[in-house]
Amino acid sequence: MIGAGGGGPHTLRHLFDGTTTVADSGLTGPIDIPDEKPVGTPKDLRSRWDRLRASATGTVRGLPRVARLTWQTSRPMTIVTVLVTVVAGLMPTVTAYAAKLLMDAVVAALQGRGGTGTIVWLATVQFGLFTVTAVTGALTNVCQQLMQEKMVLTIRHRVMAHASRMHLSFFEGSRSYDLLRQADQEAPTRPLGMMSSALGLMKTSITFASMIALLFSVSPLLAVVALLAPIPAFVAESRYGARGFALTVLGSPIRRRMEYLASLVTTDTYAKEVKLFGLGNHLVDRFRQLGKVYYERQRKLVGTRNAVGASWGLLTTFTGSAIALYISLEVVGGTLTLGDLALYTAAAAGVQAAVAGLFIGFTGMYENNLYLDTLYTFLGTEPEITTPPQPRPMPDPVRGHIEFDHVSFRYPGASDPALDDVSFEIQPGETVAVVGRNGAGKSTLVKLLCRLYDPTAGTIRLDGADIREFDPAELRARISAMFQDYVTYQATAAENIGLGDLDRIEDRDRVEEAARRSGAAERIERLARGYDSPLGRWFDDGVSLSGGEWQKIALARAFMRDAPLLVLDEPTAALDAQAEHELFTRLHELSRGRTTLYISHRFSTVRQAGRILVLDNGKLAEFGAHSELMAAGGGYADLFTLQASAYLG
Ligand SMILES: Nc1ncnc2c1ncn2[C@@H]1O[C@H](COP(=O)(O)OP(=O)(O)OP(=O)(O)O)[C@@H](O)[C@H]1O
Repeated sequence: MIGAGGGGPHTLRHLFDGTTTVADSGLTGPIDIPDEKPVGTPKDLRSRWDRLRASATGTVRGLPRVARLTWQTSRPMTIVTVLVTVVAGLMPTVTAYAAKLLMDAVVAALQGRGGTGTIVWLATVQFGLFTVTAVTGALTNVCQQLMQEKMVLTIRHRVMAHASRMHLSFFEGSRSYDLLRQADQEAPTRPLGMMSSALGLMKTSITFASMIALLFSVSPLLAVVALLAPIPAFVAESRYGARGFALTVLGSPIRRRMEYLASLVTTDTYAKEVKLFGLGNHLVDRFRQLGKVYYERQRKLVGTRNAVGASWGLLTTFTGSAIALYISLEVVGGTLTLGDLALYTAAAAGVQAAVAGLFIGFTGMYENNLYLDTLYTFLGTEPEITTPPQPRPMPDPVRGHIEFDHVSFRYPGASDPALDDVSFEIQPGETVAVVGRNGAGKSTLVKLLCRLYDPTAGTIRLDGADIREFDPAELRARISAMFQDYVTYQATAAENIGLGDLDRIEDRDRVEEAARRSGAAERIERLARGYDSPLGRWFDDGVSLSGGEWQKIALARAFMRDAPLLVLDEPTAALDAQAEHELFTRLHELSRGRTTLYISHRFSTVRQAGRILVLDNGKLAEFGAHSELMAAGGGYADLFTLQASAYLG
C-alpha cells in the first residue's frame, strides 16, 4: 500500500482533516491518545493492488504540472538536469561492461592471447567513465540547488499573491487556514522534491533496463535471475516503508499536542500567564509523558520495520550468493568468462540498487504529490468576494447614506445567525453608536459594511446602490476603519500610521496630522527618534508601548484617510478617561461631513452620538437618539441606568 490513502484531492482532504479536529487538548486527560488510523488499511491482495494502482495513477497525474513548473522556473537548468540524468542512468551499465572487458582482457593477456595495449586502453576508458560519473553528479547537485532556491521563491510569491486576494472567511476558517499554512511552509520545496524523485526514477529505470539488456546479451538466465533476486527486499520495503510514510503524513496526534505544549512554554506572549498561574511544571511534565508514549510507538514501528526488512534482505543476500556460486562454477567449467562473473557481480548490485531506487523514487513522488495537492487546492480556491465584471463606478462624492435592508448573516459553519433580518438607514453625515451585549453582532455589522463578508440574505446599500456592485477595493478605499483587534506593526511610528494610506506613507505632514487627531502625537514626539522610532520588540532598540498608546497609533492609521465613512470598533476600549474625552471632542470635528459609525460599551461616549443602534442577539432592538431611547424605557435605558448608577454609587 504505497498509497496509504490512494490519490486525489479527496483523500488529501481526509488525510489533513485530522490536523484540525482536535478532541483532546493534551493539557489534561489520558496520555495515550490513539494514533489516527491510516485511511482504510486493505487486507486482501486485490484491494491492495487496486489501492496501489490508484495511488500510482494519482502520483503520475501530478507529474505534468510539476514538469511545467520546473520548465517555467528555468529552461536551461531543466534541460541540463534531464540530460545529466540520462547519462547518469547509463553510467553504471557502461562502467560494468567496461569492467567486464577489462577483466577479460587481463585473463586473455595472462593466457598469452593478447597484449597489454588493450588493457591500457580499457583502463583509460574506465578512467574516462569515472570522470563522467563524477562530473554528472556535481552538475546534478548544482542544478538542483539553484532550481530549489528559485522555485521556493516562485512558489512563495504565488502563494502570497493568492493569499492577498482571498476573502476574510478563508483566514477565519480553521481548515482553510491550515491549507494556507501548509501551502506556504511545506509546498515550496515539494515540486523540486517531486521532480528529483521523478528524475531519480527515470535514472534508475534507465540503469535497470540497460543492465537487464546487457545481462540478457551475456546470458538470458543471468538476466532473469538478476531480475528475481531483489523481489523479497522489494516486497518488504513496500509493506513497511509505506506504513512509516503513512504515519508521517497522517501526523500522530501526540506529536501535535506536544508541539502545542512546547509552544505554550517557549512563546513570549504566553510567558506571562504561564508564570502567573504556575503552569510551567505541569506543561513540561505533560510534554515529558506524551514524549514517552510517542517514543514507544516510534520504537515499535522502527523495530518491526527494520527486523522484517533485514530478514527479507537476508533472503536476497542468500539468493545473490547462491547465484554467484553458480556462475563461479560455470566460469570454472568454461561456459562463462571471468569477465562475465565480474559483470554479474556489478549487475546484481546495480539491479538491486535500481529496484530500491525505483521504490524510493515512487514513494518520494507520492509523498511530494500529496503536499503539492495542498498547494494546488489552495491556488485553485477562488476568493468569494470578487470584483464584479463591470463594477459600478463609486459615487463622486460619496454622500454616505447607508441602508441595511433585511440583512441576515451566518458565519460559515455556525448554527445561529450573527445578524438576523436587520433593517435601518443612516443619513449622510450622521454619527451613530452601535451598542449591545457581547456577541450581539456589532463587529459583524461593521465587517459586512466593509464588505469583508457578504450578507447571507438582504442587501446593504451605499448612496442607494448595492455595495456588491462596487469594486470591493474601491469601496474600502472610501472607509476609514479601525477594528477591535488592530495590528501592531513591527515598524517605525511613522510607518505604523502611514500604512493607513499607502500612497501617502511618505507624507510626514499627513502622518503627523493623523497622529494629532488620534492623540498619539504627544507620545510619539517624546520618543528618542520621534516618528522614526521603531515600535515593537523585533528591533533591538524598539519601543514597547502600552495598550492605550498602541490603540492611539491604530486610530491614527484610520485617520490617515479623508474617507467619507468612518468606522470605529471600540476605539476607546484601552484609552484612559481623559484620552477618551479628548478623542470624542476631536471626533465631533473629525466626523463633520462624514458618516460615522462606532461601536462602544461605554455609555458616556455612546450618548454623544446622534443616534444609537441597539443590537440584541443579532436583531435590531432599538434605534434612536439617546433621549428617545431613555424615554422609551427599553433595554438601552436599563443598561444606561445600570452603568450610570455604578458611577454614582
Ligand atoms: N469568524 C467567526 N466565525 C464564526 N462565528 C463568529 C465569528 N466571529 C464572530 N462570530 C460569532 O458571531 C456572533 C457575533 O459576533 P460579533 O463579533 O459580531 O459580536 P460583538 O457584538 O461584536 O461582540 P463583542 O461585544 O464581544 O465584541 C458571536 O456569537 C460570535 O461567536
